[in-house]
Amino acid sequence: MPAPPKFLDYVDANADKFIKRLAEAVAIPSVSGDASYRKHVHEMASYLESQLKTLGAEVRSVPLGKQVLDGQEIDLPPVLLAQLGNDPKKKTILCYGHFDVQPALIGDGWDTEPFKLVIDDKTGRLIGRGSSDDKGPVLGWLNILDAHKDLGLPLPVNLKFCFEGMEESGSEGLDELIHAEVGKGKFFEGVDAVCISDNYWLNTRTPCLTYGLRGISYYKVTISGPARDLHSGVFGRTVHEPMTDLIAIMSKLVTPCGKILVPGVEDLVAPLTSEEKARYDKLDYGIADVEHSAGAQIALSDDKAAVLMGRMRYPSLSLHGIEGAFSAAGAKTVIPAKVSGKFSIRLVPDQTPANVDPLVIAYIQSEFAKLNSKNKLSIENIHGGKPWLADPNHWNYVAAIKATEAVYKQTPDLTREGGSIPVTLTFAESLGVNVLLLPMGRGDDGAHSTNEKLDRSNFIEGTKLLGTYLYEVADIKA
Ligand SMILES: C[C@H](N)C(=O)N[C@@H](Cc1c[nH]cn1)C(=O)O
Ligand SMILES: [Zn+2]
Ligand SMILES: [Zn+2]
Repeated sequence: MPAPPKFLDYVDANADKFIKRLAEAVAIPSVSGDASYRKHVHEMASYLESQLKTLGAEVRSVPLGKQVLDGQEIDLPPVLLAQLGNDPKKKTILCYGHFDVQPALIGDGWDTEPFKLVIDDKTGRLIGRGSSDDKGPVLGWLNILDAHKDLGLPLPVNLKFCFEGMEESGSEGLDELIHAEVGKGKFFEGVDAVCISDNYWLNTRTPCLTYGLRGISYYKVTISGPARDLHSGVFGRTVHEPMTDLIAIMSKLVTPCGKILVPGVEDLVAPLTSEEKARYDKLDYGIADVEHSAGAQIALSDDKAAVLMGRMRYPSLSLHGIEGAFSAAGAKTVIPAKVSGKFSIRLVPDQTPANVDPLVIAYIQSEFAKLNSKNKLSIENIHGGKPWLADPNHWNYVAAIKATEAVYKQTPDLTREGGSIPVTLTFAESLGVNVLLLPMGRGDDGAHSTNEKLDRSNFIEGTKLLGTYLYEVADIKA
């Protein structure tokens, strides 16, 4: 059943209202990774809860307990479990999204205030932290409820929503909640399939459906020695320096061309078949796309399939930062007393945190031992999640292909994403249903980066896409 024209017309006619709601959401700086912002993640949960209730959903805000962050014990944000419709004749679709965001400061290099949505009429861009990842897509679902409520249209399927506020920080507490809500009479009972809109097209022109995600293992390596920061003129070449040790270790993790140096880690990767290789060759993607998204001509290879496989089917190790290092302006001559290097490995089949973590820990310990340093080393695994692959021939994907063709008049690419959404695998395994990733934004949205944006057309057509997908799901023989 195609989406009714009056739904599609409503979305066009109410675009400004939807953008205003996105501006309200972006204005709440719901950064999950910084304890000082935690109250805003709670504020964002309350904002969404009240919007969902106004739009007719039954909502439960489920507390997840406490966590220790930056040395403080603080409340985890609640998970919102919401529901609309309970008609046994209709399919039930679970939609997941997250309302927390990555940190953003104007000083990071943003051209505008990150938590004020800027509507650039010339380019059609809606610029602000979380516009694409993931507030725009979450609000896409709300726009659909809004349209159906105002038009007095019944929804084509029963809807369940699971919105969390810790996705950017390891989804702490979510797996336990999901496991507790599976079973007879529990929230997730009756879910036929899952749809997640929380990634991006490969490029700026071709919509895609995504059937795979990399997993992640995130590490913090701390080296400490002196009782306090020291004067480098007084102590340089007289003591073991934590930063020197840390840089020595971090330089042994990955080559500038991306090869992971931790012994055994690359050996765990499932072999490439010629049939799989052919899939990458076919995708609508070029070196110009990666360079456009990165904003510079810095692709690791000129071979399109090699670049795509680097993102989709091989692991990567990225160095993220050093906590405790001198980073301000000026030329402070300090020897920092304690520094923590942060890096993560994006995992692919057959890697898991359980088989990769011991290799990483043993390697760092052995590299540290070679330094003959009297400093102290500690290694923490901050969070982890396994990679995920789905069956793209499932009816859930067939419905999404039809919806994409109806809205964009294009057949979508079938992609695997390099990022991680650990809950995807939890849903697939604990509910035993197919999970689909149906992205709203484009490959150049700059998620996690400065000047993150969502194109106005992607927000509006993306809302139509998610709505049309629900109609196609209702229609399809399961
Ligand atoms: C793909 C998704 N929108 C996303 O950005 N996920 C994050 C999840 C994460 C894991 N550790 C910290 N954040 C990502 O892939 O980085
Ligand atoms: Zn993200
Ligand atoms: Zn996201």
